[in-house]
Amino acid sequence: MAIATEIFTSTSELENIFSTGARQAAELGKAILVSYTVPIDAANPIELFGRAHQLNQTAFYWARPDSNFTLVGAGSAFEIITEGESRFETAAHEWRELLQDALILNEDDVWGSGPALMGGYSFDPLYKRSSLWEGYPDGLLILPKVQLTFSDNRCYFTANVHLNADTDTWDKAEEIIQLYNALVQPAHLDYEPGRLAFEELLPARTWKNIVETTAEDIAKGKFKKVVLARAARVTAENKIDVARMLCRLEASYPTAITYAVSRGEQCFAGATPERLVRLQGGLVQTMALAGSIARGATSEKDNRLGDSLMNSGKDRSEHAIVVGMIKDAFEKVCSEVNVPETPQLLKLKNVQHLLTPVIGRLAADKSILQLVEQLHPTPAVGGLPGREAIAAIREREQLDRGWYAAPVGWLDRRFEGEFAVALRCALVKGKAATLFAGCGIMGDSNPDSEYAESNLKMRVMLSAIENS
Ligand SMILES: C=C(O[C@H]1C=CC=C(C(=O)O)[C@@H]1O)C(=O)O
Repeated sequence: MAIATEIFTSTSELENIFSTGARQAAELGKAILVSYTVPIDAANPIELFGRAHQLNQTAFYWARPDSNFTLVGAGSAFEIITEGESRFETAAHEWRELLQDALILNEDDVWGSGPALMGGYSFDPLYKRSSLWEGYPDGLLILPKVQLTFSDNRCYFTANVHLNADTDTWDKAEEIIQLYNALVQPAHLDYEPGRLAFEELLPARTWKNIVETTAEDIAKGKFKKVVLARAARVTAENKIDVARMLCRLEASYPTAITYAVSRGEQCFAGATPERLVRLQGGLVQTMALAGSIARGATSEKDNRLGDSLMNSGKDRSEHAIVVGMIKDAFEKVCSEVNVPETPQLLKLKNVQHLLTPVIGRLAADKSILQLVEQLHPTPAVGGLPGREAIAAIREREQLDRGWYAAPVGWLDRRFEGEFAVALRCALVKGKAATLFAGCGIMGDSNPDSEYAESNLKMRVMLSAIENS
């Protein structure tokens, strides 16, 4: 896709709309949201995001290459930062307030265009936060200043501003145009990352011991399943090119959701196969994804591995636990729930998983944030029983998961949208990146196999960085 260089709208056109908003704000005696959407010529979404990151702008990237949908947000017109266990409810309340009396101009109103909140949540709001995840609070939803929606080969630009009667509307309009003009400049660095040094955050032996004792506790009946994660730090010789890393992820994982959230010098990014929930037109879609095995070098070996995953008692029970939890959660809020009896194989570049898609029709008026709250953490990233498994992770794992394995996504003004589970990810800062991966531990788990499985999962980001 070519980079759009032409200005899609003039400062005076934007200023006109903003001053209508400012007059409305004066009448109401409060600040309001003004959002304006127009179709534009094609732009390159990864370049836009990469450039926003280079400019140290808060930015968001979300793409499903196989479904031709990409969302990019840059700058923040408004941020909803929430803490603790009420973080989803508080965010929904703030969004509702912001939308009240908003001036929204969006003629075509296609999915993902118009004002949208974009961001994510931490895995466990009760875990003591470390400096690693600075800038990524328990809950962060951004209403970007500049938002681009790419849907079915059409491209829409949305400008969002929060203004009051005293706002200099000309300045605001210029700020948006200048930001857009800065974003359409090329984002690639002119050097490669060079050799990567790899370092475990916790020695492999220690992690395997934790897996072993947890598996023993599961075998004794203390838990049914606990997902344990580990992290590793890679350091390159040169700065990691985030735009090239995203290109690489999309090319290698077209069926996954490629996502990124940039905060200052840091960028949290990944390509996850796991949708947490999508809500569109009252239809709710999610999936159970748990149970993993490597890919084979030949199609014969690959099929043999796939068959052994389908027939593995350990993996099928690990998977069934996730299906059960999702089904229970859906039955509470949906009138119709469809859950296939047998999982299917999801074949990714270097790993295959057991997958069960789950679909339901919402019975009552619910926001996607309520669904996210209900589903997170699924036993695919936490365990069962949920509360006990999370407590075990908190005590045993010795890892600040931050936003790893947590909800990342976006929602629109109807409270519909999509969230994924932030897996196969890394937190990048300059030359360094911290990679995260976890495995579902059952009573018969083997620590060496789980360690190897987590390496396969880390490979996603490792090769995206290596080849960036
Ligand atoms: C926790 C992760 O994967 C989950 C999703 C798919 C398969 C999984 C497994 O087989 O253990 C995990 O539950 C991760 O990628 O870090």
